[in-house]
Amino acid sequence: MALYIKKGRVIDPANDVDRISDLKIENGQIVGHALALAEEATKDDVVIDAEGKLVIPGLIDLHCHLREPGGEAKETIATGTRAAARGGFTAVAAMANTTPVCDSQSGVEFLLKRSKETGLVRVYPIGAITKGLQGQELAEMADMASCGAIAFSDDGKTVARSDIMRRALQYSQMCERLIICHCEDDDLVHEGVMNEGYWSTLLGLKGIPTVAEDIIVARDIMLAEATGASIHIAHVSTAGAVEIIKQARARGVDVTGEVCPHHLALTDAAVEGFNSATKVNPPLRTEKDRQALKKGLRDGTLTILATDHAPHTTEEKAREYAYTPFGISGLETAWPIYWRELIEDKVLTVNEMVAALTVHPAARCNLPGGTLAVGAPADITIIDPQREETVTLDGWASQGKNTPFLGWKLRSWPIYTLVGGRIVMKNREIVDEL
Ligand SMILES: NC(=O)N[C@@H](CC(=O)O)C(=O)O
Ligand SMILES: [Zn+2]
Ligand SMILES: [Zn+2]
Repeated sequence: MALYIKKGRVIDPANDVDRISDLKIENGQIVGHALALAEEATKDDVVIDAEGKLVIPGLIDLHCHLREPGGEAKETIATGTRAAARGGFTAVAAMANTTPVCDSQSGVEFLLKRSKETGLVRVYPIGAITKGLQGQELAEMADMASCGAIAFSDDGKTVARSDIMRRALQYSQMCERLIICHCEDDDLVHEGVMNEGYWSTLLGLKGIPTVAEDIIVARDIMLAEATGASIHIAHVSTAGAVEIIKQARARGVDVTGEVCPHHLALTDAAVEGFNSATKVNPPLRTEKDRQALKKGLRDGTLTILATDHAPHTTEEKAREYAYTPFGISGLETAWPIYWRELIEDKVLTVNEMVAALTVHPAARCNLPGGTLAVGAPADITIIDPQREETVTLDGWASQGKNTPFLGWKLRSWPIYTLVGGRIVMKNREIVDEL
C-alpha cells in the first residue's frame, strides 16, 4: 500500500524546492515527487488531497520539556508527543531537567525506550551538562553521547561556574555534541518573577533585568570562542543578547540562537491581570526586545525556532503569580503563532520560516529528517494556511493547560502530521489511542 499527497505546495528548503507536486510514500519513506503522480494510485492506496495546502518536512523542536520521569503530573512522553503531533512536530528534543535528571547513560536509555513504547513522534534525548544540574561536576557526557544524547544542556539552570562551563565545552568537542545554554545570572535574577521595568514596578512584582541574560550570553560566547566549541543559546529574549550573538557570528564563533513563540507574540504588558500563564523563563520582555528578536530572525542572526514547551499542572498554575512555576505549554500553538508574528508581519518568507523549524534545527544537531528528499523518512506536516481557529482547550493533548493564547483567533494550522509515513494527526485530531 502506498500513500499519496496530492497537489500540495511542496516546500523543502533543504533542497530549494517550492512547487506544486504530488508526493508518494511507501514503507515509511518518501519514494517520489512529481506532478500527477497520484494518478497511478489504486484503490488499495491512500490519497490525501492537499490542494491549497503546504506540504513541508515534519517540524523539529530542539527545546521541549516532556517531564518524564518524575514529573508525570505535568506531562508524560505519551501526552507531550501527542501535543507535538497536534502542533505539526514530528520530532522533539527533550530537556534533561527531569527527576531524576537525565545525566547518565541509564537516563538516556530510559528516555529512548519509553519513547519507543509510548511516544507518538520521535524523541531525542538531551543530556545534562552537570550531575543533577548541580553545576559542580560534569555529567557522564561521553557515555550519554555514545548511547544517543544529541546535545547537552542544564536548561532550567545556568551553569554558574565559568570553570565548569569551560570544561564542558572542551568535552563537548570530543563528544561532537552541541552545548545548549540557558543564560541567566542567578544573582541578578535574585527573586524576580517577570521582566524588570515599567510593568514590574506598576504591578509590584520583583523584576528580572535583561542584563541578567546578556551577561551570561556574552560569557558563554567568550568561553565557546576560547575553546573552539559550538554553542546554541536557548530562548533568546533580549535585544542585548541578539546584538552579542550577531557580533560573535560576524567574528566566526560557532553560535546559534533560538526564539520561542511567546517572546515573539507577547510583551511584559501581558502580565497585567496576573495571568500565571504569562510567567515564563526568561520572562516576556519589552516591545523593543520583541522587535529585536524579529530583526535578528530577519537578518539571519537567529536561525532556529523552538517552543520551550514547559507544561505544569493546573494546580501549580493556580498559585499566586510570585509562587507559580515558570513555563508555557507551547507545542500546540507554535505554528500559528509563528505564522502571525513572522509571516503576517512580513519578517520571514514561508520558506525561511519552514527552514527555521526543519532543516536548521536538524543540521545543528546532526539529526535525520528536516527534508522531503526522495529516500528520506516520511516525516511530513501538512498545513492549511487558510484555516482559522480560536485557541481553546478542546482536544488539547498536553496535560499542561498553561497557555497564554486561550481565546486568540489564529490563522494557519497543521492539519496532518506523518511520522515515518504513519498518519499520527489528521484534521487537528490525534490518530492513535493512548
Ligand atoms: N522556560 C521555563 O519557564 N521553564 C522551564 C525551564 C527552562 O526552560 O528554563 C521548565 O522546565 O519549566
Ligand atoms: Zn531555559
Ligand atoms: Zn526550557
